[in-house]
Amino acid sequence: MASNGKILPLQTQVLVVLIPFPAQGHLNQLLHLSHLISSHDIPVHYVGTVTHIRQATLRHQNSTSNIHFHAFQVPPFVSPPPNPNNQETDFPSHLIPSFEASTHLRETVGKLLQSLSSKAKRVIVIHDSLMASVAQDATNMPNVENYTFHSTCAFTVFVFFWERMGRPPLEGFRVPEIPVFEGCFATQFIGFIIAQYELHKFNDGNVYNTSRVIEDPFLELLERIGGDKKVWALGPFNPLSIEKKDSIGFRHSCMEWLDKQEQSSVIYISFGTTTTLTDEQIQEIAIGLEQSEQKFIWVLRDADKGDIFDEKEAKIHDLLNGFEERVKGMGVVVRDWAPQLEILRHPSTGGFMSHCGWNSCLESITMGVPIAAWPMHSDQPKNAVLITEVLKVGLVVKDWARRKALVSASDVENGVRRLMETKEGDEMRERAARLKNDIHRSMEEGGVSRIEMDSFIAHITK
Ligand SMILES: O=c1ccn([C@@H]2O[C@H](COP(=O)(O)OP(=O)(O)O[C@H]3OC[C@@H](O)[C@H](O)[C@H]3O)[C@@H](O)[C@H]2O)c(=O)[nH]1
Ligand SMILES: C[C@@H](CO)CCNc1ncnc2nc[nH]c12
Repeated sequence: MASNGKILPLQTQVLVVLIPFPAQGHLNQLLHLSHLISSHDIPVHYVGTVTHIRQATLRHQNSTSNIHFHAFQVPPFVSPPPNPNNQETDFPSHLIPSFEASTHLRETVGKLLQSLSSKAKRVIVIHDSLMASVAQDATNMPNVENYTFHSTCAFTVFVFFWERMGRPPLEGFRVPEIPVFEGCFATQFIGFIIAQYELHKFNDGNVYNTSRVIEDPFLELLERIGGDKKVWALGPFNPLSIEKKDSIGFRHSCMEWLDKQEQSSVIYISFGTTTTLTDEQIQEIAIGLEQSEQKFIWVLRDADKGDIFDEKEAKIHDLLNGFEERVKGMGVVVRDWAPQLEILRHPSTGGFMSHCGWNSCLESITMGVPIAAWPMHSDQPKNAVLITEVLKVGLVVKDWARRKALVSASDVENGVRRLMETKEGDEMRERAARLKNDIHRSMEEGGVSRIEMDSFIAHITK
């Protein structure tokens, strides 16, 4: 393998092994990180189940030829369709069998680490915070270091720990009002999370996909409560510039439409890959968008299944009363995989109605687009507070206190209008643009994000 153009004997090499959690918003983050690490001439190994490796690579924009993929078999798992009518929570409980199946990766990953570490100077494992049990055998291997990757923001992780500590006062610091924990997760999944977090105490440090420019105070608070463990803010992982076409020359048709729209005139609506709306809620959004009289791109799909290649029972939602015909010219409904980064980066896009998945938040911030926040589950209610109250680059469409209520067409209309055609919305767009510039600058030579990544690379290759 080459390093600085020289061929190194294996025993002097440092290798990195990434262990993602098997859901899209986690798979893609560690795939982006693979490229960043690999650009430092460090060999990168990316591990997962057969179906999730296929998923991660299929939906990825860049070439992955420089990454060593390890697609391992796990026992078969059921892959039911999502249930939008769950009374307890909007958490995607239908994915739990795939999460549990992935815990069986422990044995094959253990063997891979044994084999790689016997030939390398050192192996650096970076595992998703929810895959600590799969990575746990790394702790006992002499030349293996084990880092935990948190797939959400520092604010949300800090608040999670701070609440568990009984909310102690923080000198010189005011924590905003925090949304209640109820409704964030399926009860059935909480034991899984606790078991994974228990294992973090054995790790060698924590990695975040965020930047000091965005969240410095919360990264410092995490450092304060984390003892001597190092906190690495290595983000944003998502690329800041993208090719107009993918590697096979395909450009999504919604981009051609976007090209023809005025600057900052289009609102992009998407709720990520883990949300399923009821038919009733879908109709309210349709009416609200139409009444708002704003240009839009709306991604309308159900949550992924545990195995996205199992297309049985996949649902295509009908929009009633000829909606799509009526809004022709005004909006586009996308039902396949949308090029989200490209859409957010496009100058015609001026706002994002989002569930506040961390990828979506970060992608929006790095592209300078403010958010109309509609959190659904997991970390999203807290992420929405960071966006709306701390960074002030977004407004609330759905308040977590009213999480069980339908969001009416007029709430949708008002949220869209406030973001797209008021002074308040313009001010958010200006703040988002400033934050974008600060982030981009921090990643250039001498910037804080660049320095932090270089320092991590120096730390693992020391
Ligand atoms: O059509 C689509 C849908 C989604 N995407 C991409 O898929 C990703 C979705 O990730 P999000 O974090 O926004 O939302 P998800 O709910 O899918 O994921 C989740 O995983 C990681 C967590 O920390 C999030 O908070 C969580 O909710 C984004 O990178 C988005 O750009 C597309 O590119 N096209
Ligand atoms: C359906 C997915 C959504 O991410 C699993 C639950 N997600 C999560 N669960 C616990 N901690 C997290 N930190 C970030 N995401 C987290």
